[in-house]
Amino acid sequence: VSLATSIAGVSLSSCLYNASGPLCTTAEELDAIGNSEAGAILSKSATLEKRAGNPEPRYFETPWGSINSMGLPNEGFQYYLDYASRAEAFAKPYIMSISGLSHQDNVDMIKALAGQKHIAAIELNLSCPNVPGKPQTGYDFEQSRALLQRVFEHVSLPLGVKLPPYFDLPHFDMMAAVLNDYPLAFVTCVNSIGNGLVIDPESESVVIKPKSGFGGIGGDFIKPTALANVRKFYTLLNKDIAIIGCGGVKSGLDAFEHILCGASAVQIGTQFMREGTTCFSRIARELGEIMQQKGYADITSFQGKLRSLD
Ligand SMILES: C=Cc1c(C(=O)O)[nH]c(=O)[nH]c1=O
Repeated sequence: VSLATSIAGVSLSSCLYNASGPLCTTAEELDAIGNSEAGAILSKSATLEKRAGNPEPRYFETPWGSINSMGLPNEGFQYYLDYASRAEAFAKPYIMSISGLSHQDNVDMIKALAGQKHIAAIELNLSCPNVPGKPQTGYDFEQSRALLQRVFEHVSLPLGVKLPPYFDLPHFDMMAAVLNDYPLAFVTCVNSIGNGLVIDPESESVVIKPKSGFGGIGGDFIKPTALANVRKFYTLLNKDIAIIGCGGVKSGLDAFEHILCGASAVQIGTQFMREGTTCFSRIARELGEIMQQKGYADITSFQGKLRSLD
């Protein structure tokens, strides 16, 4: 069986790779992904300038997932641009995530990426829930349109967007109406569910310091929401916009479910943070075994073929 897939002409040896965020902030962390069975290397969302992020503790795991309010800590745009030539050593695409603090910052970063031959694609983050005072662009349809309008005046590399999870059906239609107006290579569904709260009943306290303990939720907690977002956008978006699944993937079966809902590739975040790079080879092996048992030779044999009950 083959787990290979291609997104906007970018070929991935495996449809499984890391979600932006966990363990992809430093060159050493990015190298570890390059040396793993991940099908691509995706960097931590970059801002123009280096950021320390929010005070710690800012990440916490429970048996059912994670909560984080990292606050966009990253080495700064130039660092991830410079890393691109180092990524060449790994026979897999290097994708840069950007999350500018303003539309202008996003446009400036995208202009600087023009013609960069070692960067396979850009993942524009519309959904960071943890920059105090900054609403998530993805929940403001006019702002999303305004930003994409400016982005597509300057972008030359394949570009996709990282979306927040949506919960109200009209919101899917409203966001799809925006996204279908632009030549996006992909959309990644979903980012963490923003502003959840995990508490410790023993100490009667929150578990992370920033934002009075509020943070983005990932892991098992969010898989049904992630699958719904993958499925909905798969049915609503132009077929040349690939859907990348993200949320609650910790096994081959979880990855299989995302692909069945319509995902062309699957990102792993919380489980990667927990397990390290072995998660890519383990989940790929498990997915391959499931495909073998079901008689599917490749991803496209079952991609999007979720049955309804009517
Ligand atoms: C880029 C910032 C993000 C962060 C963060 O750096 O706090 N956490 C998330 O769960 N999602 C994000 O998109």
